[in-house]
Amino acid sequence: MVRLLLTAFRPFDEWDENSSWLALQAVTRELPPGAEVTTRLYPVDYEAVRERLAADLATPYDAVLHLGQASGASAVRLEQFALNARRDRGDAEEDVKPLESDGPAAYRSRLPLADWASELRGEGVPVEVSLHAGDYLCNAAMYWSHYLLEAQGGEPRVAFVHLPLDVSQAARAGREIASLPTEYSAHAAVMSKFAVLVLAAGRSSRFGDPNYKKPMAMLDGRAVWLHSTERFIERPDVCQTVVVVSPDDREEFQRKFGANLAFMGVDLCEGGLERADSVRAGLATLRGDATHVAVHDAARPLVTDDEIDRVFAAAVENHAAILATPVTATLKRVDDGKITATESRDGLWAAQTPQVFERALLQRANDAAGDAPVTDDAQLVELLGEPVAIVEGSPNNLKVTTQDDLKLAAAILAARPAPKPKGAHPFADDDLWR
Ligand SMILES: C[C@](O)(CO)[C@H](O)COP(=O)(O)OP(=O)(O)OC[C@H]1O[C@@H](n2ccc(N)nc2=O)[C@H](O)[C@@H]1O
Repeated sequence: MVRLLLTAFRPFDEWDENSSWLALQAVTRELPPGAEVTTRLYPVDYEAVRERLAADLATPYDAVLHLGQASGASAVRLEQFALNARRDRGDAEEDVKPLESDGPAAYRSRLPLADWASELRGEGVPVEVSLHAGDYLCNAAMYWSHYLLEAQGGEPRVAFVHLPLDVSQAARAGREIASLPTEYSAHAAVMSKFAVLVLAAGRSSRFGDPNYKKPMAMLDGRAVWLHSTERFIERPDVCQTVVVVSPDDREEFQRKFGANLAFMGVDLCEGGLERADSVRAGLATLRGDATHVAVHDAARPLVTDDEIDRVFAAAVENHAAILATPVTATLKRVDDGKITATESRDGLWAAQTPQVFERALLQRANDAAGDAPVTDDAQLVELLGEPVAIVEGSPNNLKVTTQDDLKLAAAILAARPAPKPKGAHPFADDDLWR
């Protein structure tokens, strides 16, 4: 579980509300799974803020995010530096005092503000990376969080986000002043972003259908890959979804599913012979914004929202996590049709997907992949000596390998009270894949 301290300020000056608090309330409604967020509303007073921060930061947090109002700003500002500078209201320019006499002149945020800004721009939020947080209380909050956390021996992960006025505040201002709807500002505080690679580039040699590869076979009136993909596309924490198909299939896939891809905002790329080749190709198509990457078999159409929530959360907490189920059968080693041994199933789990990793970790693991074929992505991370967390899934998240699996998948789906996808598939009944 990622622990986040999220703070906003009380109203000040002429304003009867503070846009930071409005945004904080909106943020709590669209947080990514796996975030354990402590919210605080700070008074507009230096001493009180110092005191409150000292108390709040006694609890360990993975990141601290302060929100503040920038009256008159027309864009969200991600602040790079906090200065050891303090001016009270009415103080002259030259009256700058240090916040901490033994503190450094400035702290720089360790959070990836440039990536964050490009991601927000991609979502249509006006945003800039700003040099510093000013010399007032917002700056002080950012400075003190660094100062207090460093004093505890940590590497502070602190950001300050300045937000324009909400449009409702500007409307009440009685003069022309820039503003931004709160829901845009709220986006700025949602940090973890997942890219999803849906792998559909295999040969389907065990599927035994001359017409269809299994990701394109029909399940309850829609192609299997659509089921596997649609679980991800509407999640607020997913910033990009890429379907990886074999070069042989690309043209046909584009012809048959181009409208679906466009409508769902899903990218398409060509995979390779081995699974790691397909993942490599998918990674190469990712834009700058994802912090984590989930790899999912297009052939696993039954994964649930709850399973995705849990494995995403575990990946944020542990850097790498996969869904898996404990092995329940007795395991026989067989040679030439005869049992040669009964293996212990103690501690054995059957891996599934999604398998979710910090992006840089998956990239590093994939770069290090040798020629030996590996059957899942976690194995490459394990080879680096990095731990991978297990999240218990359900056997229902089966991989369609044979025709019988497809029938079983259809039966499981029929038994679910599954809500239909929200209009994502304009040509759902079109069955041209041959
Ligand atoms: C990752 C796991 O699901 C964990 O159990 C399995 O180990 C996958 O085992 P596997 O034998 O690779 O399973 P397959 O069904 O052949 O492939 C899984 C998915 O990866 C895709 N796939 C496979 C090989 C490849 N070069 N490119 C791909 O994109 C397939 O289209 C399929 O949608």
